[in-house]
Amino acid sequence: MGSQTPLKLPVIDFSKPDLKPGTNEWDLVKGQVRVALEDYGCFEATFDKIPLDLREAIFGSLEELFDLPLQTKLRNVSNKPYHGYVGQYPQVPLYESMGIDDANIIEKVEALTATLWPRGNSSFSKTVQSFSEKLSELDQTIRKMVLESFGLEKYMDEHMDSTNYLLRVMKYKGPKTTETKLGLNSHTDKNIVTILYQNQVDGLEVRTKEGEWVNVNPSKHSFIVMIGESLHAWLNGRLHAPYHRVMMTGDKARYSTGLFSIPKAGYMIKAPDEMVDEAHPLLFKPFDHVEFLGFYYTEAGQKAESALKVFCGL
Ligand SMILES: O=C(O)CCC(=O)C(=O)O
Ligand SMILES: [Fe+2]
Repeated sequence: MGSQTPLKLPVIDFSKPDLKPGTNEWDLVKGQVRVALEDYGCFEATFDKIPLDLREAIFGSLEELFDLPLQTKLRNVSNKPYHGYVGQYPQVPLYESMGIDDANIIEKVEALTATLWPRGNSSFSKTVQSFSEKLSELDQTIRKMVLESFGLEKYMDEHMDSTNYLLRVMKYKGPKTTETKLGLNSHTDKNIVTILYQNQVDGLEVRTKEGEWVNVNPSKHSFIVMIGESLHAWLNGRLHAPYHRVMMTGDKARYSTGLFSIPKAGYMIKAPDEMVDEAHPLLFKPFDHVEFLGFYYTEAGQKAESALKVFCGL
C-alpha cells in the first residue's frame, strides 16, 4: 500500500478561447480526450465558460434543496428509475440525491421547482437551468471530439439528437469519523457522458483498468468527465467506462452535481458498422437505454458483474 505512487487523472484544458473544430488547438485537445478515455474513461477538465458566481450559487441552491423536509423532497417522483428523489438507504446512509430531468430546459426546471416550493423559487430554477445549459456545451464538445476521432462524423446529428440531460444533485453527509465510510457504492454510469462538479470536499474515487483506486481531487475550477456504458457500447467497446465510488471522512458535507447525457427512451443504441470488424467483433445487441436501466435495477441486474453483458452481450 504505502509504496504506491498516488495516481492522478489526466487534466485537459477546455478553456482556450479558440477551441473550435478545424483548428490545431481542437485537434490537440481531441487527441488528449481520446487517450484519456481509452486509458481511464475519465479525466479532469478545466472549463471557464461557467462564471464563478454561478458555480458558487449552485451549491447554495443545493443546500436549500436538501434542507427541505423529507416529505417535500419525496414529491420529486419520476417514472424512470433513479431519476427522482433517492435517499434514506440503509446501505448508504450518508447519501441522498435528486434528479432534475431536462435540466437545461427552463420550463421543465420551473415545473419541478413549483412542486418543491409551491410559492416559487425562481433563483433555484434559474441557477439550475443556467448551470446545466452552460455545462452541456462541454458535453457536446467532448462528444464531437470523440465522434471525430473515430471518423463517425456522419452520425453527429443523430447522436447529438438522441440524448437529453439529467442533472442529478447529491449530498453526502460527513460521517464525523476519522476512518473512511462508504458514501456511494462502486458502479459504472449507464449513460453517454457524465460531468461531475463538487464543492471543496473530496471523496470521489475512480478505479483504473488495473484495479487500483485513484482519489479524485479536482481543483475549484475543474470538472470530472467520465463516460458511461451506453457510449462504451455504441463505440463497440473502444472507450472504457470506469467503476467509481464515493468514500467520505470528516464532518463536512460533500455536495456534488452530475450532468448526465442520457439516450432517449425508444432510441436503439447500436454500434455503427464502422466500429465493427474482424479485430472488433460486435459486443452488444442493439438496446434501449431505459429498458437496460429497468434490468439493471432488478435483482439479477444488481448481482451481475456487468449488467450490460448479461442484458445484451454477444
Ligand atoms: O458524487 C459524485 O461525485 C459521484 C456521483 C456518481 O457517481 C453518480 O451519481 O453516478
Ligand atoms: Fe456515477
